[in-house]
Amino acid sequence: MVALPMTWSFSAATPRRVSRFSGVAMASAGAKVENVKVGQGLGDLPKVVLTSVHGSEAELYLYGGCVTSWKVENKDLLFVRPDAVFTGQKPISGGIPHCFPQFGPGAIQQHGFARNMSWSIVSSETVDGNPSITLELKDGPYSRAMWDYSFQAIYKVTLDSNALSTELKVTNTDAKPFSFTTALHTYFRASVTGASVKGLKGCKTLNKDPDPKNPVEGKEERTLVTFPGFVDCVYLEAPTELQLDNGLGGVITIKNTNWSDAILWNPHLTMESCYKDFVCVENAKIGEVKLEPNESWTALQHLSIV
Ligand SMILES: O=P(O)(O)OC[C@H]1O[C@H](O)[C@H](O)[C@@H](O)[C@@H]1O
Repeated sequence: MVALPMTWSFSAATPRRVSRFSGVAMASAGAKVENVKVGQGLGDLPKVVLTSVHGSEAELYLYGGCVTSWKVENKDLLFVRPDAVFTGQKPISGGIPHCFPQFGPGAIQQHGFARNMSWSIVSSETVDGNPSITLELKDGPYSRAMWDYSFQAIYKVTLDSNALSTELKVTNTDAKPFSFTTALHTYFRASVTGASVKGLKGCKTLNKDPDPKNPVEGKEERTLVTFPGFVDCVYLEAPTELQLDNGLGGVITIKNTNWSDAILWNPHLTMESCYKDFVCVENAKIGEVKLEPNESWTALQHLSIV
């Protein structure tokens, strides 16, 4: 856990890099806009606010390395469930939680431990008024008790005028090989009755409904995949671009590099209070990634709205 000052911020119109976060308060010199601001969020958890000079904004918590908000023209395109807790004891249910080193179900806790460990800040920069922040997660006693490997995960989040990009790089820092599965469990704000996802036709599916441990194999035949009831389905070898119509007047393009699979999830009546307000479209790596010592795996996600 990083020792965090109450707030620190920095800003620049042209590239400016701040190297490894030292836990010492830093203030911007003569900045008009604070592009990257670290402060306290809900439950007093450390929160980073990214503000683009082009009007967009994003927020993320170091706990779980979880992006919880992405606003374009003051509309939040992400969704945080009303039952989300910000105690640092339970994963934040909403935004873009990490699933690592297991998507699940599997040997360790559902979706792994990266979403309930504190990430630290490595650096930040602003290019042409667009800020980015880079976080790091390393193994510790908590992760070792479940998954006895030394690893490093580097996660860069970049905000643009109409886009939010993430780059995840996992490195094996151990002396022995390891394997993992992973996902970005993105919750999009939506009207579930009007939402649809385009781009999945022809994909091989693993339907986790009704039994997540024994998914039923199939093939997606629909051009527009909708959410008429409970949905929990893995799409293998999904394309590098999907389009989500959020049913609220927005079409979000979800591009990726190296996230080979996708998952659609909506809990329907099992979460009666909120299921109508979001859909999850997750970029994932369902087949195991095996890394030898010193090897890395990198994947990019690019969300944009026109
Ligand atoms: O409630 P969570 O642990 O966040 O998981 C929520 C859901 O995430 C994914 O979409 C899985 O495919 C589901 O099987 C799971 O129920």
